[in-house]
Amino acid sequence: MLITRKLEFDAGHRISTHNSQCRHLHGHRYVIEITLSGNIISEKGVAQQGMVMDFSEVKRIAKSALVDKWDHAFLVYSGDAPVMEFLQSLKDHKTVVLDVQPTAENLAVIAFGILDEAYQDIYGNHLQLEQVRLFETPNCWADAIRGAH
Ligand SMILES: Nc1nc2c(c(=O)[nH]1)N=C([C@H](O)[C@H](O)COP(=O)(O)OP(=O)(O)OP(=O)(O)O)CN2
Ligand SMILES: [Zn+2]
Repeated sequence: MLITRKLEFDAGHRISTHNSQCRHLHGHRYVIEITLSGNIISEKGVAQQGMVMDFSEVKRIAKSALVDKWDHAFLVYSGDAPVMEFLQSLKDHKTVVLDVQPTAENLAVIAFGILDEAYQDIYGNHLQLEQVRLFETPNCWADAIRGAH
């Protein structure tokens, strides 16, 4: 069985090597869709009966591991020297430094790695992360899929 939980966050970025408008500082309302696989819990009387994982628990884990860290942050490539220098000059600025360009593809792969650690098979129903879909705009998204990125 697959279940998917959607969350949203705002973040700034730029793609410093881009040959068009994406090299300018700008932001997005990112949408992340987290897909988990697992067996439906059949144990009678437990709070998770009939579920793979409670959607509220999927959300709580995603916020704690990733979304609250990226929300209202600037996602910057460590190789983007001028923007790194600028952000470091701002006191207490919420900055997330990445070792790759903050494209939708790279963000999806990074998010997958973080969330894969965060979702554990705590109910013994073989719960695991299968896919992270990251929308950069309503028209543009990237999928990081287990075993295929
Ligand atoms: N393969 C990728 N291509 C692009 C990425 C990316 O992450 N991966 N990112 C960008 C820009 O950051 C930009 O945010 C996307 O802009 P754009 O193509 O203009 O997307 P829109 O949905 O805003 O475009 P509409 O024309 O309004 O549909 C660029 N490329
Ligand atoms: Zn962008």
